[in-house]
Amino acid sequence: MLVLINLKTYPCDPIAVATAAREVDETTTARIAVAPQAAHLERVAETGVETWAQHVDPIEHGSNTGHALAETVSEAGAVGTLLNHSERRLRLADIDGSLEAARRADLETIVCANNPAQIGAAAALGPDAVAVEPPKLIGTGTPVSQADPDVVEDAVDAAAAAGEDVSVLCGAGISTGEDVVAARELGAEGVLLASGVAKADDPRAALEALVEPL
Ligand SMILES: O=C(CO)COP(=O)(O)O
Repeated sequence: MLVLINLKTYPCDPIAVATAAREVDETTTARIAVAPQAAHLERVAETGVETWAQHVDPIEHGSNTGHALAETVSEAGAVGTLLNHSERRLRLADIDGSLEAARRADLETIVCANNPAQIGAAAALGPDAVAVEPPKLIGTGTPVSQADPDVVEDAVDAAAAAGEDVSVLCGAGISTGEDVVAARELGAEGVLLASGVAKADDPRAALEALVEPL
């Protein structure tokens, strides 16, 4: 299972979370990765943890003030990028363009979507993975795997129907090992989570508990 911790812009210490994630990663069969803010990518990658960007733009080198260039994200140490997170939504053409930029820079890609119908559309664009995250459950602590298990199973079916080899993650409200196991049982190959670790009093303990039953 991929366990990807999205730090959003939470006021946590990204280096402390990254260091804990790298150390916990060594104790588990799960693959733990961290997605910090762009300005923290390099320092997070230097901890040795698998590092992801939260976003890249559909651009090339050139006159693109304020944008995130895939090549620069890669040079900073990221190995992958989220795209179209519910808090960073893109138009369809921009998702496609950002995927192209990420591929050009050899970044792995996860396209987020709100529901199974969007998952089908996202999967058809050929990312490495898609992540279904119902916005109403994000940050609530109520896990999607429990509150809306159908959404995860339907997302797995929608991705398979798109005919591409795309793995499916789920996210929103995931904070315990039980939630991660439930996600796996629904067909997800990973989880995307944020507040359960980034806002925890002890992020290392939260991470250990997340992967303990795997
Ligand atoms: O948006 C999310 C991860 O990208 C989910 O956030 P929470 O884990 O805080 O619900």
